[in-house]
Amino acid sequence: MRSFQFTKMHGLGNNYIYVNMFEESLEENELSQLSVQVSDIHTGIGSDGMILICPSDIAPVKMRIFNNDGSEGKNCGNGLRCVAKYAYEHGLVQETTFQIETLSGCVEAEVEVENGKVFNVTVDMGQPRLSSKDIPIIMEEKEMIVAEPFEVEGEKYSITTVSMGNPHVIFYVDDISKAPLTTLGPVVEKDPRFPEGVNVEFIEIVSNTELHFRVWERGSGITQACGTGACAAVVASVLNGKTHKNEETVVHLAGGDLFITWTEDGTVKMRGPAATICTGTFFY
Ligand SMILES: N[C@H](CCC[C@H](N)C(=O)O)C(=O)O
Repeated sequence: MRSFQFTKMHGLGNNYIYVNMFEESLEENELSQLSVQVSDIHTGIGSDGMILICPSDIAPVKMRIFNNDGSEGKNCGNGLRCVAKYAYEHGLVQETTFQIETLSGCVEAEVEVENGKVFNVTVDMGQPRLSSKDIPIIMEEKEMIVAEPFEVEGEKYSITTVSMGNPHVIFYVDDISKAPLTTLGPVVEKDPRFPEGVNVEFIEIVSNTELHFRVWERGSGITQACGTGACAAVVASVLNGKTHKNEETVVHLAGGDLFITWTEDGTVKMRGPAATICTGTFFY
C-alpha cells in the first residue's frame, strides 16, 4: 500500500488536494487517475481535483492542476492563490512577491501575511488571449470573439470567448439564479467547436463595477468559484462595453468575491483569499 501526504486547500470553496512534490514522488502516468481517486467524495478525500506544487527551472515553484475527471488544466486562479499561500508558509519562498510557473507561462503572486499566515493573495494573471486560434474555437479566424452568434441544440445564443491560458466561454444572463448551469454547461463544455473543451461561465451584470458569476468548469462541473473564469468574465465584460479597463470589478461567485482589474498595460490582476482546510495521508 502506497501513500502520500496532502494538504486540502480552497479558494472561495474551489477546493483541491495539494501535494508538495518537493517532498513526495508520484508516477507521471498515475497522476490523472490519482486526481480522480482523491476527488471522489465516497472513496477518496473529496475535491474539485488535485494540484501539484513542483520544483521549477524558471521560478521558485511550479503548479500543475488536474480536474476531478483526471484531465490536466493549464491554469487555475484559485489554485495559484493557494499555491502561493502554501509556498510562503512552508518556506519554499522567502519573499512576499514571487513567480509561479504554470503550463501557460509564469505569473507573479503577492501574498498578504498576518501572524505568519497568508490570508489574501494578488496574482498578476498576465494578458488574456482573445483570438479564435488562441481560445481555441473552431470557426473563421478572428482576432476576438465578442457577442458572437452561437447555436446550441437549435437555440440561438451570443458568446464571448477569452483564454487565461485555459479556455472560457461567457454567456450573459438577466438573472444569475436562472443560469442554465446543468443544462447548457455540460453540453457546451464538450461542444466539438471547442477542440480542447471549455469552461462555461454565466454572468449577470449588476453595475459597471460588479458582476454575478456562475461556472460549469471543464473537467470538474459546477464549482463554487473559478479564478481564471472570473478574470475571463471581467475581460469579456470590458470587451462588451459593460465594465471598464483599469477599474476594479467585484465578481460575486457562489463561494464569495474576487476583485479583478484588467489594467491599461493589458494584464489581469486577481485578488482574493486562500485557506487551508486540513492535512493528511492518502493511501492508494
Ligand atoms: N477547469 C479548469 C482548471 C481549473 C480552473 C479554476 N478552478 C480556476 O480557479 O481558475 C480547466 O480545465 O481549464
